[in-house]
Amino acid sequence: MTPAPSSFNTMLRIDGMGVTYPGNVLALRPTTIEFSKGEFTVLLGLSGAGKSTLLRSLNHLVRPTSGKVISSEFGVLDNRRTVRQHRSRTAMVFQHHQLIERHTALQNVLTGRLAYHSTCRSLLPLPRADLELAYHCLERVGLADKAIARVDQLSGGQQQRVGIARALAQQPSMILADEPVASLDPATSARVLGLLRDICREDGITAVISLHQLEYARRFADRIVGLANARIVFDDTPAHLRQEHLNEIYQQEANPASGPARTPALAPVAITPQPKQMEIAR
Ligand SMILES: Nc1ncnc2c1ncn2[C@@H]1O[C@H](COP(=O)(O)OP(=O)(O)OP(=O)(O)O)[C@@H](O)[C@H]1O
Repeated sequence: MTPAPSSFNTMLRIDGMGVTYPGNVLALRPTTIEFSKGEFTVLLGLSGAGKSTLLRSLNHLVRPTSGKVISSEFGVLDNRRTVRQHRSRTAMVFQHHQLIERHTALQNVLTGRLAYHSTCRSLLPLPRADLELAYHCLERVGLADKAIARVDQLSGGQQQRVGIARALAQQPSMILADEPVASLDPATSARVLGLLRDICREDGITAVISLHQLEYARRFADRIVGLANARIVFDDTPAHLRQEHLNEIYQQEANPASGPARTPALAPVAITPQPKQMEIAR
């Protein structure tokens, strides 16, 4: 029998899941955690702490070596069918966009619809309803006027917004974003994260985002999960994050080669109004 997720609002439950890569690299110790519907969770931690591994195992892009992932929609991800169903409702946003640069923004967003069609059907032009949906997704990220622009002619921030529109075109219940603003300047990063957070809130999408910037985690997250040395060392709202938690998140196992780790100091967060979707700077 499929074990039911333990709370009504749970979207995804990770039960004793661990990941050890070939070569006996322990990337995630057995971990139990739940993600609730509509929650915007940021994973924080030093490089190598295990953020990407946790994030990517949530849709089995990285295969857990122990434990299980349980979707409230599809049950335990223990066979190809449930993994495929879960992936069709779980969109990914990547650091380097993973867009087809010679294609237009609209064509790229349309690829978000491919999961809904058979391989043969996807070789043909997609239905008009898909086209309208893709255009609407571009509108939501403020890029309707760039629909027929080639992606390699867009700025980094615009490309990432196309990446978000493509994720939305998948009509996901969950978005996983692996360092989505790592290659953007600070102002653009804040706009892109604000946009992503606002859309997830409006649509009730559960989001798990890995970030390096503490400031953005505190500003945008509903919940921060801090990782250090392949385990979760903090899991609470930003308001509960204290300097001692940061010391733990940014601790490093003794490694003379890497030198001392620098723990960020907990500065006050500037609470600024979030940009409205249609006011995003081009
Ligand atoms: N495919 C792989 N094969 C072997 N080891 C890996 C693989 N991917 C990651 N690792 C190792 O697993 C550990 C966790 O890596 P992971 O990428 O999850 O960390 P991270 O916190 O996301 O780091 P970053 O912030 O640099 O992306 C690291 O020691 C890393 O070297």
